[in-house]
Amino acid sequence: MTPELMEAGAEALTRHAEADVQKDSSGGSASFGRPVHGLTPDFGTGVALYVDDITVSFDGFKALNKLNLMIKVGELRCIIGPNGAGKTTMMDCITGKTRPDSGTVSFGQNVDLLRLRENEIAEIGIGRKFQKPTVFEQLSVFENLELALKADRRPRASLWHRLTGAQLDRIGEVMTLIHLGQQAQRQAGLLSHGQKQWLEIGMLLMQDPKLLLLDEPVAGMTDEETERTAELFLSLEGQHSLVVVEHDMHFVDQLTEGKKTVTVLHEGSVLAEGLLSDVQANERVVEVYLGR
Ligand SMILES: Nc1ncnc2c1ncn2[C@@H]1O[C@H](COP(=O)(O)OP(=O)(O)OP(=O)(O)O)[C@@H](O)[C@H]1O
Repeated sequence: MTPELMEAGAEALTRHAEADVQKDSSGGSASFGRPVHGLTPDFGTGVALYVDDITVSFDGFKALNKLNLMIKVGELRCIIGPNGAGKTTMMDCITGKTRPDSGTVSFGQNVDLLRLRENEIAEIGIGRKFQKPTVFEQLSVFENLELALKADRRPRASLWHRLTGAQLDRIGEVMTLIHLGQQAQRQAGLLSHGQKQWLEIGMLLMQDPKLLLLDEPVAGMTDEETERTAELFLSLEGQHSLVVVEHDMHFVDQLTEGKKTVTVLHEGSVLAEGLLSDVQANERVVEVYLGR
């Protein structure tokens, strides 16, 4: 992307910020970039996330039943399992949407996620992508990415906020990464389904999360888009930990490259964990999931 295009994007955003100020003079609320109780996650042991023995009951029904999961720093982990296995509930517990009845969830070795609110968990470095894309349809690709920057998003702050060279570079870098380098000024609402998904992933990346939770990211994508999404995730591996919930076994195969661990959930617990080829050969996994 050219500097002119970036400048045009920045100007367009300022216009939106001005409009926001006219609509909302209350000061609004900032959601990005604030310190979280002075806490900095300690990843010294090489572990990004510990889910330890969590149970979640809904009216006596155990959606999660003593679930354990450990994700290393920089790891790309695929989670599979039949409908109702507890995958969404597990993500809800990590992101603070649901509180487990028992067990612990830690980020690094020192941050107890169960003591933080949803927005604090996002701020401390855990990004979540839901299945449906949620981008600002009226704004351009550039503006969506700028809005997601770690900064004070109150309208007044937005109005006076000028992008630094480093921020412009980062937006350019992310646009290239998500294959939207040529679409900076395109209105997000006009993008294809796959492109919207990439844009939302780009918005998460602007906040530089340590851990990304991705729920069925390739559902509804074309084969080519799925292929490109696999390439994108593989390029993020190492710099971020990624937890990908997916039903598409071809995509899981692409992501795991025959060497990474896959976790199979069933009835709220881990049914099997290992290489995709091993879990595919596991009789119980075939019985409850793959054989259906
Ligand atoms: N708020 C709720 N109240 C009651 N039951 C719930 C609630 N949320 C989830 N459940 C139940 O908990 C179980 C686990 O649901 P969850 O959505 O976590 O599964 P999943 O593995 O994500 O399924 P899918 O692949 O269909 O998205 C299901 O039986 C579901 O009906």
